[in-house]
Amino acid sequence: METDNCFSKKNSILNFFVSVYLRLSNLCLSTLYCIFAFYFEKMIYITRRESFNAAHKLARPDWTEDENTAVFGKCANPNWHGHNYQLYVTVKGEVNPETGFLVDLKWLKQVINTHVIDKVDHRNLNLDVDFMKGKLASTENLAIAVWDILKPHVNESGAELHCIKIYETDNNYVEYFG
Ligand SMILES: Nc1nc2c(c(=O)[nH]1)N=C([C@H](O)[C@H](O)COP(=O)(O)OP(=O)(O)OP(=O)(O)O)CN2
Repeated sequence: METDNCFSKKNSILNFFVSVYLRLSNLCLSTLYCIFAFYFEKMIYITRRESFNAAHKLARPDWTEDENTAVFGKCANPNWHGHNYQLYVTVKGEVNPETGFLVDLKWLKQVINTHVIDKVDHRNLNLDVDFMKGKLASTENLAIAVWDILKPHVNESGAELHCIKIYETDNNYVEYFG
């Protein structure tokens, strides 16, 4: 009985050291990977800015006008108001040594214009924009929707979408990192 006890004690000490060893070696591998990535991968971020103006209101259709005004204030005015929005699209990845580009900014401009700007510019976000249907037309929801639209196109280019930043006014902006 005593030998059994002694054996299981030794076993659990051995298990302890094996698990510590495994954790440490995992840590070493991830540290090595980070050092490798830091020295050899040169991650670069580039941004394209586009502008559009659009009308909207912040109001839930299932709330009364008074309820909407209580929460959203003048932004809930029934007859809409407009903003000059600024959209910043940032993509990241590595520079192609042949071209010196991460992606061609002219290509990025075209993708943003085709899939976003043409759909929102001089429109009503609540009424005219398919990807905002059924959503509250806040800057947060707009940024998330723009991310969802652009992400697959950016991925196709081999780059990665990093950030969608939208200024609704000079003082108010939203950033979304997916
Ligand atoms: N979390 C959010 N809050 C608000 C949003 C939004 O999208 N997300 N939007 C609005 C209004 O639509 C609008 O942006 C606010 O206008 P305003 O208060 O006039 O903001 P300004 O920067 O133009 O005015 P200041 O004078 O700088 O306050 C409200 N909230």
